[in-house]
Amino acid sequence: MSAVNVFSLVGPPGSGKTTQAARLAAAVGEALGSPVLRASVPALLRGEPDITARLTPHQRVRVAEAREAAHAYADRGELMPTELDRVILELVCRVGRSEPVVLDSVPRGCEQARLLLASGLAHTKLMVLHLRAPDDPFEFSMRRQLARAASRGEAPVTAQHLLRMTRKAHVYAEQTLPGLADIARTGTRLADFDADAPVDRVAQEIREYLVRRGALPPLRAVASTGVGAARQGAGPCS
Ligand SMILES: Nc1ncnc2c1ncn2[C@@H]1O[C@H](COP(=O)(O)OP(=O)(O)O)[C@@H](O)[C@H]1O
Repeated sequence: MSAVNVFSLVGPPGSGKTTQAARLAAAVGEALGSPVLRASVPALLRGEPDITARLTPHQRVRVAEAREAAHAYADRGELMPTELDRVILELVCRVGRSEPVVLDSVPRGCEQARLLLASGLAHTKLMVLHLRAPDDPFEFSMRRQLARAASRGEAPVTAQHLLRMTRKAHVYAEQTLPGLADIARTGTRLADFDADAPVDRVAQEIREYLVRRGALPPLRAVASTGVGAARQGAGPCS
C-alpha cells in the first residue's frame, strides 16, 4: 500500500486528540475495510496489547529500558524520551506498509518532528491533522485539561496536577508548534481544524478533508462544511 494511510492527530493537551483518534480510527476502518492500529507514546508505555504484539523483541527491550525515565517525565508533564518516538516511528513504518495507522500526538516536539521527517513517512504515507486552538493555545489547553479533570472526578486538582497541566501546555506552545512549522515547510500534508468546534463537527471536517485529499473514499450524504486551513503562527525549531 503506497497511498496515505498514516494519520497523525496533534494539538494542545485537551484539544481532543484522543477523542478524534477514536472517531477517525472507526471511520478509516469502516471506509477501508481494515482494522486500524492506534498508536501513541503513552499507549506504547502502557503496553497496549495491539502495539506490544507488533514490537520486535529488541523494541520491547528498548521500551522497557525507557519506561522508568518516561514515567518520571510524564508525571512532570515533560516530553518523554525520544527513544520511544523512535520505536513508534519504526513500528509505523513497518506496519503502515499494510495497515492503516492513527497516531496520537506525533510529533510533540522539534526532535520528534526531525525523526518523523527522517522516517520517510512524511512524503508518502502521512497526513498530520492539527487540532488548533481558537485563541490563546495555552489558555485553551488549561481550560480543556481542567474540564477533563473535573469530568473524571479529579477536581479540585492538586498543585502537582496543575503544574503538570501547565508544563504540558507550555510544551505544546514551545516545542510542538515549532516542530509542526518545520514539518509544514517540507510540504508534508498538514491541515488545521478548529479544536473548539463540537466533537461531531471536528470529526466530520477531518473526514471531509481526507476524502478531498483522496485518502478516504467519498462519503455518502455528508454536507460540505470546509476545513479551517489557517496555520497557527509558530517559529521554526532552533
Ligand atoms: N470538540 C470538543 N469540544 C468540547 N470538548 C471536547 C472536544 N473534544 C474533546 N473534548 C473534551 O475535552 C477533554 C480532552 O479531550 P481529549 O480527547 O482527552 O484531548 P487530548 O487527547 O488532546 O488531550 C475531554 O474531556 C473531552 O471529552
